Parts: sequence; C-alpha cells; structure tokens
Amino acid sequence: MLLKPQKKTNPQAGAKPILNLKDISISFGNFQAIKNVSTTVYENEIRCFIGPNGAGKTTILDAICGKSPITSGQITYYEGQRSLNIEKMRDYDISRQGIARKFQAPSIFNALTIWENVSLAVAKEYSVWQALTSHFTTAQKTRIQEILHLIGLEALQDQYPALLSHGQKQWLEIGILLAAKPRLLLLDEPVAGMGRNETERTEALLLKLKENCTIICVEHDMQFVQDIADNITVFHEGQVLDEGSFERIQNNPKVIAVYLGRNED
Ligand SMILES: Nc1ncnc2c1ncn2[C@@H]1O[C@H](COP(=O)(O)OP(=O)(O)OP(=O)(O)O)[C@@H](O)[C@H]1O
Repeated sequence: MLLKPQKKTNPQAGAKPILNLKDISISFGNFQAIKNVSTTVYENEIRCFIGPNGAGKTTILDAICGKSPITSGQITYYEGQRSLNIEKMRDYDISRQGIARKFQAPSIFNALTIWENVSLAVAKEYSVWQALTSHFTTAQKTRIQEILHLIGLEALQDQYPALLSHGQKQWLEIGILLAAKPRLLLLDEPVAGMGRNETERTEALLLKLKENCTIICVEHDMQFVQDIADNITVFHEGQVLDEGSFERIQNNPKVIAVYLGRNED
C-alpha cells in the first residue's frame, strides 16, 4: 500500500538550490519555442510546470536532461558545494549526475516480471554481468524490495506488466528510475489518463519521494498540482508568466486568462 499524502512544506525557507535556469532560449529552426526563461528549483521541492498546450513545458524538461540543446542561457546543477553547467553536457552524463527523466512513452519490459523489471534497473547501476545473471547482493535485494514497496507493487512482483492498470505501469516506470537513486526527477504528465484514485496514490508516492529528491513535474491536472506542488511555474508562449504558490497563480488574472479559465485541457 502506498502511504497517505503528507502535508506540503515550503522548501524555499532556507532550502538550497538544486537547479538554476538562467535566461534559457531554445529555437527550432526559425521558431523560438523558449524565450529567456529563468527559474530556480530547490532541494526537496515539488515544482509543477503548467500552461497551455505548446507553451514550452516539455521543451524545458528536454533541455534539463540534455535531450534538447539550448540556443542561449545557462543551466546550473548544484550538489553540495559543487555546481555544474549542464547545458553542454550529453544526456547520459547528465543522467549520471543524478537527473532522471520519465518520458510519456513506456520503458517497461513486458516479457519480464515486475520484480525482474526493477531488479534489471538496480543491476544496471552495478554491472551488465549482474543484469544478465541476476546475482544480487543482499543490499541490492533490499533496494529492489524497497522500491517495490514504495511504488505499491510488492504483492504483484511476480506478475507481468500486462496485468497492471495504467496507473500501476506508471508507478513501475517511476520505480525503474528510482534504481539510480536520482536527486532530481523530471516527470512529464505522470497522472495523464489516471482516475482520481490512482492520481491520489501517485500524489502520495511523489510526496514520499520528495523526502529524498526534488521533483519537477509537467502536469495539466490542476487538482493534482494543487495537492502536491510547493511551487508552480506558469509558462505561456515560451515564457514564464508567473511563479509561486497555487494560491498565488490561481488568483493571477493573466494566468486565468491564458490557462486556468480555459477549457482546452
Ligand atoms: N522538435 C521540435 N521541432 C519543432 N518544434 C518543436 C519541437 N519540439 C517542440 N516544438 C514546438 O515548441 C513549442 C513548445 O512545445 P512543448 O512540447 O514544449 O509544449 P508543452 O507546453 O509541453 O505542450 P503540451 O502541454 O501540449 O505538452 C510548440 O509550439 C511545439 O510545436
């Protein structure tokens, strides 16, 4: 069973930055998708990126994980006393720094059981030999069980993914990412297609995960955003329209005009 949601805290009170975007611009040919975007995300924060379709939310996630090159600006990632400019790094090097991205397309192996999917991910963090032979240390076995417990799939660990609901598949994907013990988790529409019950369980999972990592989440489900976001960045036409608490952005007439007051999503 997943844990019940815990109360949100405002991480900016004394929190350390984990990521800073400074004047980021991104162009696709002659089209400027992102225009001078700046924001700072803090450790153990859940930050939601919201805004109308085409506003640039996914493009920003792509830039952070190295999938989309930026045209200008700087992306700085902080770890302790260390700061890294990651805007010119390759995606696999960025991932090695502890930044994990969940894409909308599934990455589950359907021919493997749920336990095998998670164990393969845990083994990959160590060696290919282990991944192929399934020789796990006690610590690795403990980690696999911890992940299965966190994502609420312990009881189903010997089943195949085909038996899982849409929501359970999303949790399994998150579990696979957790094998690398990410410091920063990037999620693109994690509750898309879920009913209220699964959405609430996902909220509980993310609130649990934020005890040990930071989460940036693109999402259109405003109830979910209200329930979990410490802070929200609102994008519109490639720019930041507003940023702050849910209470702040829901009362901003510009945000209401371009997004919250519309029924497109
Ligand atoms: N590879 C690409 N080539 C050309 N244009 C692109 C590319 N990727 C994104 N765009 C454009 O950049 C803009 C921002 O797209 P993006 O997917 O980031 O928006 P979004 O805010 O995530 O939208 P949605 O909520 O619909 O997912 C859109 O106009 C999109 O068509």
